[in-house]
Amino acid sequence: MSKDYGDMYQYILESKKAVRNIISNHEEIFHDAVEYFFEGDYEQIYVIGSGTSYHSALAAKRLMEKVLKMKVFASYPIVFKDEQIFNKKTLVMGLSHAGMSASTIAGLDKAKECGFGTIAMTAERGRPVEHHGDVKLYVEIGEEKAGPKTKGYIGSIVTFMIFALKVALKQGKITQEEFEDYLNRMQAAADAIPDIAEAASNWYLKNKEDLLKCRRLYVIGYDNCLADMMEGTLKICEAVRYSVQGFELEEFMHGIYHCIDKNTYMLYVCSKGQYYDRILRLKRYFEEERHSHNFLITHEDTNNPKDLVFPFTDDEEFAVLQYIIPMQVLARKLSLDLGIDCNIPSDPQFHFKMHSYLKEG
Ligand SMILES: N[C@@H]1[C@@H](O)[C@H](O)[C@@H](COP(=O)(O)O)O[C@@H]1O
Repeated sequence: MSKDYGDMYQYILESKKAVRNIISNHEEIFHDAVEYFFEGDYEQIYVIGSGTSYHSALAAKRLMEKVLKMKVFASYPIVFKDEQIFNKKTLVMGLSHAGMSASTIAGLDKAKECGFGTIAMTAERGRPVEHHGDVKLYVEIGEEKAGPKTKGYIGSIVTFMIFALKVALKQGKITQEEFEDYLNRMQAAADAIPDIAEAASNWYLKNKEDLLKCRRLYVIGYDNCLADMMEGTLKICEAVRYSVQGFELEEFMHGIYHCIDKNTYMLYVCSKGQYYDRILRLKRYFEEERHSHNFLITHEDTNNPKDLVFPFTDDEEFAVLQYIIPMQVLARKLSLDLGIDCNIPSDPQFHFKMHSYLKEG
């Protein structure tokens, strides 16, 4: 009998419930990790993970730094492992969603060797990564069997954020009132996920014929939603299985523009904020001078069916829980119409062949 991988679209919708669950049960979920934090003396945090886990760390970093008033580095585990100079007062949070990534485990082991604090994080109980931290912190999202993680991305972001909020509250860096306000805003942002998914599905249907011809896609983003741009790029790439590249807006200007032509597809993640007008300027340039296929994800009505328009939140801190959703939906819908079941990895044995997953740890 073939393995059941569930359905990615269903998992996208379940993100709302997952966030509500983590918020409602925060006392229990974070108890051990928060207690552990106060047994140490830290001046900085490294959050390490690969793929979606890395992107969720990047998405949470800003809020973590803000409330903890402490430097937080989001890093690939292998880059962390190979770095030479560290502050001795470092806490390392290693996240592997499936709990088997050899790189995250190697990063946590290096942290232990250096005498740093270690928190092992996973969404799957009983997996090898659990044995490589001094304490465990679970991403409590329930089941997610599909290969490309969606609920896991959202659940991991809020897990990192709530951990930082709880530590900051206990340290007196934020008040109880502020803590609750953060949680309320987080929940409000996540509650909109099913509506965004519906809007994205309608947008996809309107543009399906054009999108189906795409074989080269660039995703552009910036600032508070940079992590969403990176995660969206990975998600679409994992699902449609052709070349999808993502760039930070300003970096994109430095060379990449040379390869944009009328056969190129461009997806612009236009989150509110300081670079909004600049991304529209770039879109206009490509529209007028290169005649590429351009699609905006935006809050502002453009009267253009190519654009996905939704009243995304004004909350810059939690917008990152919303702007990813259209790309998750696009990944799933487009891959289905391309005849790919992206729930199932193209080679379920790949990580074992490459030794990038450990079965035992
Ligand atoms: N294709 C998957 C990615 O989608 C995933 O994000 C990454 C990290 O996985 P984990 O968080 O389980 O360590 O591994 C795989 O390569």
